[in-house]
Amino acid sequence: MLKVDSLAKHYGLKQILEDVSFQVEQGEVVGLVGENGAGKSTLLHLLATLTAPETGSIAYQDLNYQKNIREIRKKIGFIPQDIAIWEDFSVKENMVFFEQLSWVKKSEQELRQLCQDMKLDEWKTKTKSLSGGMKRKLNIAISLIHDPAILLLDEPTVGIDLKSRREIGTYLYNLAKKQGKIVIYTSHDMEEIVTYCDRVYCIGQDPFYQELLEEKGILVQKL
Ligand SMILES: Nc1ncnc2c1ncn2[C@@H]1O[C@H](COP(=O)(O)OP(=O)(O)OP(=O)(O)O)[C@@H](O)[C@H]1O
Repeated sequence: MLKVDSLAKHYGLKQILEDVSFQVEQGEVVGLVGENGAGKSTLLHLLATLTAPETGSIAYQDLNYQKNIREIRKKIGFIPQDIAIWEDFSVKENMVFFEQLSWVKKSEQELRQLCQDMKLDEWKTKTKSLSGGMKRKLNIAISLIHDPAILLLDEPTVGIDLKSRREIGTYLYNLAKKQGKIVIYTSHDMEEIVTYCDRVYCIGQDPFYQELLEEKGILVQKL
């Protein structure tokens, strides 16, 4: 279980998150929604150990984020909003490069399988000639090389076509349901949130998303 307790974060004088508490069980897919600038990425960055809260605590199972940061980092896969891959490398070269940085060793066949599981069949193609959807899939495949227990994704389906969006959504859902991973992701696509998320958290003051989802019968908790 991932347990977030009374988190607060501000930048300068601006309070972004205040008294944020929630828990996520293994195998759950959680959606984070809210207007631009509400603090969704900030919360993901806190969960990814990329920034620290002013107050509050985060723990995964018996590992505390402050005391066990090295162990925690091994459990986390993070996919940032901007695609982070080597454009001049092929899919294979990207996978091998990141595998070499990883503490988990994978064979070329295992790396290729990770891509194929995402319906990314290109292997020797230079990444710069891939579509946006395929680059996203590669970014997700890279984040899974070390078999993280918690997958954090910042708008993984933004700007890509419906087919790729569905493939990514289904893949993330299956990662949670079949492998017991915790999947937390942000999206502005409410159909997608309704389809794939077990639970939704709404960040920010604007009640728009909360009302929209509750109209569709989705229980939304405000953070
Ligand atoms: N490193 C930083 N320094 C100062 N302010 C920041 C920093 N990172 C984010 N902010 C500010 O914090 C607020 C929340 O930003 P954040 O990116 O978390 O929002 P978001 O909900 O993810 O937005 P979007 O939907 O546009 O991605 C914004 O006002 C942003 O400008």
